[in-house]
Amino acid sequence: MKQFTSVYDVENIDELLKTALEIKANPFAQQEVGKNKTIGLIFFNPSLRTRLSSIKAAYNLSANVWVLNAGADSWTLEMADGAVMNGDTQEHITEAIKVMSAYCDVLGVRTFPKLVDRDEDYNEVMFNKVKGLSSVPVVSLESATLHPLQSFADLITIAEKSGYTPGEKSAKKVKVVMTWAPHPKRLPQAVPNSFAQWFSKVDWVDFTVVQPKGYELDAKFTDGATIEYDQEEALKDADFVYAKNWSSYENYGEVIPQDKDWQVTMEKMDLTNKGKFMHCLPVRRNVVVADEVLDSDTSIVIDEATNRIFSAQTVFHEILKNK
Ligand SMILES: CCC[C@H](NC(C)=O)C(=O)O
Ligand SMILES: NC(=O)OP(=O)(O)O
Repeated sequence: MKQFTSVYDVENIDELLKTALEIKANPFAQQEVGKNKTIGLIFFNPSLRTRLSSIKAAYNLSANVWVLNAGADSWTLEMADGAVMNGDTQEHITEAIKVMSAYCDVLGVRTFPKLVDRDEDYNEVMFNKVKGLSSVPVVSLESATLHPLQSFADLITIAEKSGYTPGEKSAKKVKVVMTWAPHPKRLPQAVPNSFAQWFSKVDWVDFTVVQPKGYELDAKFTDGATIEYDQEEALKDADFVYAKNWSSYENYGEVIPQDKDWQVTMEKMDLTNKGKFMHCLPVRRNVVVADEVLDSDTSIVIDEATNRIFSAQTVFHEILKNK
């Protein structure tokens, strides 16, 4: 593996899933791969799970790890090429990334979208600038439009909980429904784009996206998914319900008021096939999902968050094993 920025960097999803399940079963068996190696993590935006699971994954491989909160721990960075830096910015992103990539063997980067200029975000201007400046392989810790480490962890979780074994033909497809849910802020489309990109490609899953009109995701990510607008209808017989808020792609970055309540409640989960509730976290309780769901064994969000260790550890392993 040369980099991990999207599902397209994965040669064979089933093979990678098999490796992840093997690593999870024996998490300290690959320490040769991480020995004397360093994983660098740069965050341009906040994080709990991605930060801590990536550190834990590095430790499991006996790799060293450093973390930098860009702009907070570092000098104030100038992003614009050609800038005359006689203002408040003290260091250009060019030197900063070149230096940081000299201090590690793999570079993880988180760059959220601004949600103002759709072209800028969907061309991944910031993430690709960093990737272009790095002298080592880059791993996405969530970019403007994708979150592959989260999606890979979601795949591991659904495989485990549904009893899917990589390489084996499954008798019945697993029904996975990603549902839009409300949120007081306007959030990126990265998590749902990435989830849709991965699960539209997995042949043992029957994948549906349900959202209000005006919240359709970019079709390049949902190609192959069933698109629905009636949440109750879509949830019927679901085995897994993946809830997430996202702002409008069409009316970029906007929050469109809804007359129906899209919050996931136990009443809605009762429409499913004893379905399990998933969310990448952080989650707004009693806005996105009711306490009664999160606090019941219907929810597997902690198992899902735990699998972030093994999605990261597998990706770092696959990149470092060739170095
Ligand atoms: C993992 C999720 C990160 C981010 N969530 C928030 C609250 O900004 C998002 O929705 O992309
Ligand atoms: N799910 C996830 O990536 O969480 P953080 O934003 O806390 O890293």
